[in-house]
Amino acid sequence: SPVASATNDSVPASHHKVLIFGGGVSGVIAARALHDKGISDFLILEARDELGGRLISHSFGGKVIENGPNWIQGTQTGSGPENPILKLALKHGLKTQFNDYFGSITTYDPDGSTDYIDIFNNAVDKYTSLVNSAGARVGKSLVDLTSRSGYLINRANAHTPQEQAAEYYQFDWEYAQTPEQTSWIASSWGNNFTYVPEAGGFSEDNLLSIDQRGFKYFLQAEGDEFLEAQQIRYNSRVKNIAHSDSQVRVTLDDGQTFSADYAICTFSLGVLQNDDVRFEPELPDYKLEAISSMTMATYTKIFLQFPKKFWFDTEMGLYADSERGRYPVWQSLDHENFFPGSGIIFVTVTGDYSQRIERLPDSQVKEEVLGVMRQMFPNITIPEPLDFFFPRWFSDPLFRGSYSNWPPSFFSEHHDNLRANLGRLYFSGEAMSQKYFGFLHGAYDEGQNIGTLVAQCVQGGCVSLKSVQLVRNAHPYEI
Ligand SMILES: Cc1cc2nc3c(=O)[nH]c(=O)nc-3n(C[C@H](O)[C@H](O)[C@H](O)COP(=O)(O)OP(=O)(O)OC[C@H]3O[C@@H](n4cnc5c(N)ncnc54)[C@H](O)[C@@H]3O)c2cc1C
Repeated sequence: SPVASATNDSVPASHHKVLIFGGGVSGVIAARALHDKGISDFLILEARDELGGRLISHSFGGKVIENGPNWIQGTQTGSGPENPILKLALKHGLKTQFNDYFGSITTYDPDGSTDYIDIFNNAVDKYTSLVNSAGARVGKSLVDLTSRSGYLINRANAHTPQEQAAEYYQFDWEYAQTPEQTSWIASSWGNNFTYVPEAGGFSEDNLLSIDQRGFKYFLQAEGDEFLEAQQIRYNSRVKNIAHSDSQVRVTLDDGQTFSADYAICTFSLGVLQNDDVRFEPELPDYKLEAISSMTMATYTKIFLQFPKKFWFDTEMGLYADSERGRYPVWQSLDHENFFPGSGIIFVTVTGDYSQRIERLPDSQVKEEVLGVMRQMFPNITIPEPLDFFFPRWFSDPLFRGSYSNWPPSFFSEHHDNLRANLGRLYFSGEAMSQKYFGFLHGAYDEGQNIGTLVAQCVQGGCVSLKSVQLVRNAHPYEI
């Protein structure tokens, strides 16, 4: 075949108006935006064998569980803005259930069930003071610091294991990194605008997908409404993206090439940070700095199935270990609202702890988790689990982590530069969303925005996104 040993000079397998790299939420919604503007000559190149991206479901213990996103985070307040993921979920009849994070929780420490709900509630107040004081800093244009500095300045630091577990639940469980690793300013609306209707967000509610077609169903069903078979290529792994004044040309790992007038790259921040995909010419310094200055955090759900439930009747459990972040947040799926009788429970770890367990064999992680359960339930002989599973997001070359997080050295100019197009090559995806980075609706919002922008390009009204060559704010030591 003329393309089997293709180099970048070879004849492309096909030429299109637009190529879309990645078939996650951003890629599919960008495709829909093109379709809505009457553009049908586009091709989605996706490495996996289905649409959905990080929406990956898994059969576990007779149920379909979610390796990745599980919640529609923020719904709608009154007639205010509606989370677009909720809208699609309702449209396609996705089965979801309200998840009561704060009102249905049992607390544990190494002595078993110990009531520290007062400490838990106090951590909610401490987090609120962190968020409000961050907002005040933004108003005064004060420099960013870490969220840990913010906690300290607010005299709201966590000391005991119980305080640390309660803080973790407020903070790391959402950001997937520690307060030390996270910007204080970024917390100013409580991790971007998602939960704040006054700022264009939705509500504080979280709906857990329990749909047995998988959470991904809402996206695949939406895709089915407008995508034609020839507009998607599955099992197509992009290795090289070359762009010039006249076109974008992409090479797959099997050597095939495709070209287009414009392209939208939706690969995760983690993929862009690694060398999984090469750019030609190499990314300019300002783009590389922007990509490198945001963090790809990792969030890991570890699933266990037992012959029958022996744990709390609440939806959530919190375990305070002497080591902060060690198997802290537990969620019962064997609950009347979710999968009653399933015997399934999962525990979540994040950040560096996620990276740590990815390096361990499953058997060791399982033993550690069971060890924690023995401490949480000292009067119960913990049976051998029927099933055990956790995904390794950080090691997965298609994702390299779970979602983006904003470190204190990240400036809004970096975000502009992250989004900025390089000529005919545009970028989209969760990390590019200034309002909702980290979330499904962030990926949606950017897909819609960038898809619409590229449609304008195709129709002759191209707009370039703003960027700056140098992000400045350093004040060198005055000696
Ligand atoms: C564990 C976890 C929990 C989460 N929880 C939630 C939650 O509850 N609620 C929420 O709103 N958000 C949550 N998120 C975040 C949410 O999943 C993302 O924001 C969203 O899915 C990102 O969509 P995207 O289209 O930007 O990127 P992706 O979904 O990553 O899409 C990019 C696509 O590119 C493909 N790809 C990558 N490399 C290549 C290559 N070289 N060639 C071809 N294709 C390639 C990938 O296979 C993927 O399909 C969670 C994420 C994870 C991992």
